Amino acid sequence: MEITLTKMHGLGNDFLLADDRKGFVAANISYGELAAQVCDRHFGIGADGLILILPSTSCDLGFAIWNSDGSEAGMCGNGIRCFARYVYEKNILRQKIMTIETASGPVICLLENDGEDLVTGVRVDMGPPRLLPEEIPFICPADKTIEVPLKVLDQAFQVTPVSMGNPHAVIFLDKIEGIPLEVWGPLVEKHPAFPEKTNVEFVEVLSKEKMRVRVWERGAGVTLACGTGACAVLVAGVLTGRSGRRAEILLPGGSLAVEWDERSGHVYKRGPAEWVFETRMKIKAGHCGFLR
Ligand SMILES: N[C@@H](CCC[C@H](N)C(=O)O)C(=O)O
Repeated sequence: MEITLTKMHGLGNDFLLADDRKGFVAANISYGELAAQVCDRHFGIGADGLILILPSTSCDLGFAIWNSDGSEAGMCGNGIRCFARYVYEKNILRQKIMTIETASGPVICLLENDGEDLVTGVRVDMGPPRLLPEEIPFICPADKTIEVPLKVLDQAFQVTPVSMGNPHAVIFLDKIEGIPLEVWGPLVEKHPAFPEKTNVEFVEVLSKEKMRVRVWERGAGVTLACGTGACAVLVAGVLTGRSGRRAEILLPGGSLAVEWDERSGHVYKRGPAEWVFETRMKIKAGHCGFLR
């Protein structure tokens, strides 16, 4: 079977997108197996995740995101901007405001463009953060849900768990340069307090309006940016009194503008979505040695 895959990225958080509105891909291979095959950086094309364009009965279109290890996630903040640009510029959905159904509920994308055809940025209404332990999910070992003590190796972290449709563990540190991200990241990701695992953000506060972040993503490892992670960081920054309701979140791949609107309770995020290339690839179902 041969399928068309389009590579895009948001701040270097890269994705392969496939249009499966007709169900041809799903009829031939599971999305998890496909994700693990095509996202592999040595034996496949290489990406942090696979995004599917799907039909929807409740929104304009449906969106699904699978991590590079073959696991499914509820939502992807950078991926949804790529999705919006893809469907607009490929004439699948010629609307500047679109509602997208995700596994974690509907989100609204507002496209900014150069007057006609090219999308120059996407603003996303990410909805409200989910903060109850059972919504994240998080097994809270303490009597508070903000800056919860979590022991990892010899580190006593203070973790603020936030769900933006997927789980995040936000950890504020004095400095994030030189931290052993590849050691701490997977240990927090798989900590028993997070029964569905978690994405992890290590954050250095530069001012009330600027925070620097390094990310370890569930199912993908170190990435150059995480959109839902940037939103979770802002929410945790507000909850802990470290940040205002609007901030620039600096990630290794670039920056995102994030706002937690007091009136609606919704989080808004703005950032770019870029094309890389498109290809056709032969897929062999059942031949995937990478699924973990
Ligand atoms: N990169 C994404 C998040 C992708 C899913 C995540 N790894 C998970 O498993 O929840 C983003 O930009 O939000």
